[in-house]
Amino acid sequence: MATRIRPSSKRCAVIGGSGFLGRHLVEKLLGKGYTVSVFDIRQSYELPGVTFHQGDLCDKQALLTALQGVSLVFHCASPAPASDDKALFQRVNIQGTQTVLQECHKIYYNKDRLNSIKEMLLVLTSSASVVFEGTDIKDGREDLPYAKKPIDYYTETKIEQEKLVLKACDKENGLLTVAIRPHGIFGPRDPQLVPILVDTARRGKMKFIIGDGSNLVDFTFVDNVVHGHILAAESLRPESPICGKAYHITNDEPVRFWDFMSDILVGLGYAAPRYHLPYTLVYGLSLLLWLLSLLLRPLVAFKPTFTPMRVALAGTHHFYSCSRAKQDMGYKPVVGLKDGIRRTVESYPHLRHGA
Ligand SMILES: NC(=O)C1=CN([C@@H]2O[C@H](COP(=O)(O)OP(=O)(O)OC[C@H]3O[C@@H](n4cnc5c(N)ncnc54)[C@H](OP(=O)(O)O)[C@@H]3O)[C@@H](O)[C@H]2O)C=CC1
Ligand SMILES: CC(C)=CCC[C@@H](C)[C@H]1CC[C@H]2C3=C(CC[C@]12C)[C@@]1(C)CCC(=O)C[C@@H]1CC3
Repeated sequence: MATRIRPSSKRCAVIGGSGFLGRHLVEKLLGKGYTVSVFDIRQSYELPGVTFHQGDLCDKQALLTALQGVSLVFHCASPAPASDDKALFQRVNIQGTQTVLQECHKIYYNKDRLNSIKEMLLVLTSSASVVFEGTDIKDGREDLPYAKKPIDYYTETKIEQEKLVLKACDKENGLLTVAIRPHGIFGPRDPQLVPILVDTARRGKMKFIIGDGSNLVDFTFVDNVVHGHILAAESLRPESPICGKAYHITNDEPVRFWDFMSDILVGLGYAAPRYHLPYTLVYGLSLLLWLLSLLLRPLVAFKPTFTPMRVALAGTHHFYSCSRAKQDMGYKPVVGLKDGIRRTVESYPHLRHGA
């Protein structure tokens, strides 16, 4: 029989703790004196103070073992948006999240209540994209309705996931939940934004600006996202206004999408995009390509660079207000955008032009 571990307010679990955001979160938690149980499908590093539990989110028993002795859970596991695999997103983001909620309940209602846990706290990493339908959002607040026609399976299942977690918040039954909605996370070790950008540049496809280039977007340095998660966890009490609510966490410095891309590219020694293409033309083409890839999927597998979601992200305004987080949990970004870009560029020497 597994040994029971007594819970402590400085013990927590990070589901998805091997990933980009998860690992930054784990490192910050360790620095704040927490011990951390990481649950992930893969183990990508070792650190003192961290116990790894390798397993699939949908495996109840494996998850329960990882959550033993823990009364604070961060859930930031998800398949990468680029996978575009409907069944995988449904299984991990929806079924997997249901499993997390069930196991949190189980820990709380542990028969002999040996754990004497006052409350189980669950902080979900959602996404600001849950309200994004491919059209402009300027200073969007959390009361915007969920996207009625989500632009991809990732967004569709992130919406369901967030709804499940917020609905499960139940002060009487000791489960307190909150959802953090970051947008455009970037920083050292990010496997998506900078690598995709550099790969596109190396293939000579970063010459064009989609639209007139004036669209404002939130890019959020990873430390600020981590800060938002920890503030939420430490504010989560039955009497707190944050219970059962969603919070935008951004750098609070909207920037032109194409200026941000150019700063990263130029910082790494590549040319900035210069020529303009009409947004509707590129979006239409991306839709055609996506349909074609669906039709041909049984015969050939090809992944278009220009997916409708990517084109929409690159050509529309999408920036969000984080005044709710400022008001309810005293959130303020800890790293400015310029500094974040510099630290990010410096962390990718291997992706520099000519390296
Ligand atoms: N990056 C961004 O810009 C944004 C991210 N988010 C959200 O933040 C969270 C973290 O994202 P990010 O750090 O970028 O993503 P990563 O892919 O780097 O991290 C997610 C981690 O979860 C793991 N994982 C995937 N499936 C399972 C599973 N079935 N069981 C256990 N672990 C699993 C992944 O493993 P593997 O790599 O092997 O799949 C990976 O280690 C996600 O929920 C994402 O939706 C929200 C807004 C913006
Ligand atoms: C703000 C936000 C939600 C960013 C998300 C990160 C990624 C979705 C972007 C990171 C690199 C971007 C990128 C493009 C689209 C959006 C990203 C994948 C393009 C494919 C857009 C069209 C181009 O001209 C090339 C771009 C390469 C980089």
